Amino acid sequence: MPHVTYPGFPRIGRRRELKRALEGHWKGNIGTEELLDIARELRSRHWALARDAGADSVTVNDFSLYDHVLDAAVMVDAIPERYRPLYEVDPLAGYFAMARGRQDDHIDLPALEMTKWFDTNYHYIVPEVSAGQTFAARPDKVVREYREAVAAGYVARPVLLGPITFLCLAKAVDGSDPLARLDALLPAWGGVLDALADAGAEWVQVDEPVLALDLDDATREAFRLAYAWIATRSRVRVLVATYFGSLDGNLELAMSLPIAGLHVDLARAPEQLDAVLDALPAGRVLSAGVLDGRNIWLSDPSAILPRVRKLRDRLGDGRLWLSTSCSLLHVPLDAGDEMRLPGNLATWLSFARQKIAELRRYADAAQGDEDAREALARQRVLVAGRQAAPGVVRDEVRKRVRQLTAQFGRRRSAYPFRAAVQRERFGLPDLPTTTIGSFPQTATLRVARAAHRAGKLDDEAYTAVVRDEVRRAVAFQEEAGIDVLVHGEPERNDMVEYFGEQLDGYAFTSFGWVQSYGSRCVKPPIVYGDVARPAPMTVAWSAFAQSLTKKPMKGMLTGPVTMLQWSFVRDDLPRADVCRQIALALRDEVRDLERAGIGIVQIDEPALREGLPLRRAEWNGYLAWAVEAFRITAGGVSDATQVHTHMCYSEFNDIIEAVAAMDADVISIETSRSRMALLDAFARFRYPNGIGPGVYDIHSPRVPAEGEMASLLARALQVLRPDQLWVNPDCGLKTRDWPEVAAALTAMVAVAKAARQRLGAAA
Ligand SMILES: Nc1nc2c(c(=O)[nH]1)N[C@@H](CNc1ccc(C(=O)N[C@@H](CCC(=O)N[C@@H](CCC(=O)N[C@@H](CCC(=O)O)C(=O)O)C(=O)O)C(=O)O)cc1)CN2
Ligand code: MET
Ligand SMILES: [Zn+2]
Repeated sequence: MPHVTYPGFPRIGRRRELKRALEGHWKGNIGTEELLDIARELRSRHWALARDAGADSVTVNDFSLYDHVLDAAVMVDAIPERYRPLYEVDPLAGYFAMARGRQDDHIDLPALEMTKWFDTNYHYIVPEVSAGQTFAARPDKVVREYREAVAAGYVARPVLLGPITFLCLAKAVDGSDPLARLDALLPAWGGVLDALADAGAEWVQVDEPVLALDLDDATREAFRLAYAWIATRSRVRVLVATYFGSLDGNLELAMSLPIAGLHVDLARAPEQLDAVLDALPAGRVLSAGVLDGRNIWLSDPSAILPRVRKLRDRLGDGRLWLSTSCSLLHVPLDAGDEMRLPGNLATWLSFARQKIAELRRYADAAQGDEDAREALARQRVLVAGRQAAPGVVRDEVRKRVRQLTAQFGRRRSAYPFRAAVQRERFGLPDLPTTTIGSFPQTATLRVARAAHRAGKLDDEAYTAVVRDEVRRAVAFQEEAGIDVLVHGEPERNDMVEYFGEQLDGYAFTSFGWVQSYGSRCVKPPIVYGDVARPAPMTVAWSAFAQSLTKKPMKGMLTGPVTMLQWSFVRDDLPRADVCRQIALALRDEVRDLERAGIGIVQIDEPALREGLPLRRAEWNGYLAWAVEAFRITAGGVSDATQVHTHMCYSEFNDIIEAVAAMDADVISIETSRSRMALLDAFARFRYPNGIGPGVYDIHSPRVPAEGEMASLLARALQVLRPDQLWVNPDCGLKTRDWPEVAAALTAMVAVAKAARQRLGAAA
């Protein structure tokens, strides 16, 4: 029978136990031992869950206390010097300092940079290397976890982030080429493999997702070198795992590596099945990622079973592993927990646990097991039934999308004219200050929302709590002297889920948590049907907030591409079409805000860059419909209405033209952790419209010094026109606490005022 396994498992816990333990630990309420106990308990529970669902082997070292890329850096001792003193005395404190920064009486350490993991909503900590970088094996974590699994009776496979992907993701602080450090890195790697071999590991999974990207010759050569080196000296069997796309031009390279097994993604790239089977060297194991690790739909046996049969016919049982396309990190744990979904939706879903059970079913059915075959026959009927279910296809929504014309995406006048009209209307100073939307989500607020949801707090009482938060945010901003205000988003659990809850065609889960970074999780809503807006979603809150102040109040919406990217999207309609449906619903909201007197509307698109296909050949197709969707959303308002957008974690160099084509009047972007490096693209391109490069890293609890913000602003002023520059934080403030926010924003306003004065004096 084919071997059933998976490339990695969610780690946050069924009820986000890891999140609570981490946050308790950071607050000082949970000691190191207790935190490590909880982590161990979670690993053991998750292995049991995978085994009970039908996995023949489990993964080890996919667990992490914060991030698996940071773990990979620590594993080879790539710990930047500034964290080392702390790391030597207290490894856990040093680890968290790299992840989140640390500020106390003795230490003031910013966090390492954080960025998106390929095209997912997961964020990793960017490893730092330099030309003189040395490495050493620190195998203790992976070996300890391997021994844990073996002691508990599992067939366990350690997972390591591959050396080439590690170096490709790393950033050289001195501008050198990280790949040039490969020779130095490999001996440390060898040390880890030796330690695993000594501990008894047979297979080691080495993740090389960059094999799904376009690679240059140097990187391909590095692959050959690294795996030849590993093959000559390791005593373990190496399974190289690729995922998030097709091997495409790297197929030959992957096949030529001297490894014992290869994992391929057959969910995103089912078309590579034949090519992979034809090219697979004799004797090599194929781990076939037949089920989608990135989405939550129960698979269609009419599509999957023939593939499984073909795989088995060609490879026999001994060389075939059945797996999900990628780590299950990107889906929630158990659809069986969902009791409140509409209609038959719950029966259409497959989360981590169900995916493994599905794999078992396919393996058993391919083997001829009657029960499994019958179960798959029932599954086929279930999946086919989706099309006819209520709300899945709505004629009026389809018609509206069909009738879209270029006119929908056009503002009335070009930017320079709009800018003049808006300058007149708002009379803002140079370097206007603003924030990105959310203010701290206080414990009171979250407890009230939980009680409201549970039916223990009525609408009126809940609304009163939220109104108080809006009042507090507005009062603070006036006091601090901020120029363009926000209402603070206290009514939102999350910027995507909140809208998903109000739009038709969307459903939301009760426990469908997915890790975004560290202890932070999201509950992506599910687009299962055609999307429409039954009623205004934000107008009442924005209008209430505007009634509290004479300063302009910025309306706040999540854009169509981000709504798509951060949801689980139906698999029976092209993404571009789903995106257009969402754009039309949001366009109506923008116009309603304008009608209610809101003069500035921000349409957040933090996920626009993330949605960019991994292969360049597909970029233009994506960017065309993504930009169009934004423009449809923004295009219905007058010249005097100022449209903002916001993006974070984005590498803009490659897509600056598309960003400009969005034609937002103002864009705010995340730049502070990279010390404004992201501005290069805007400067080189002579980006014409308003731009607010973040001067305050909100992902760390650390309060930036005035001097730091002033120096970031000065750098921005070197490359941008003063009349186009805005002053704002990197992103929303919902993850922060009020005291930090108050201190940081007060300092930010002071920095802007000082810079304004200097500009005035220079003029
Ligand atoms: N979808 C999405 N993706 C994103 C971002 C984003 O904001 N949203 N931002 C970027 C960074 N990623 C982030 C992801 C999550 C969070 C975040 O703060 N998440 C919250 C959860 C948000 C949420 O849904 N909150 C709910 C549920 C809160 C909750 O846990 N309630 C308790 C009860 C109250 C309590 O005891 O606190 C419970 O249900 O048990 C609410 O406020 O209603 C968290 O992990 O803490 C921040 C940034 C990129 N990707
Ligand atoms: N308006 C949103 C906020 O401030 C934008 C966040 S982008 C991840 O939270
Ligand atoms: Zn943001």
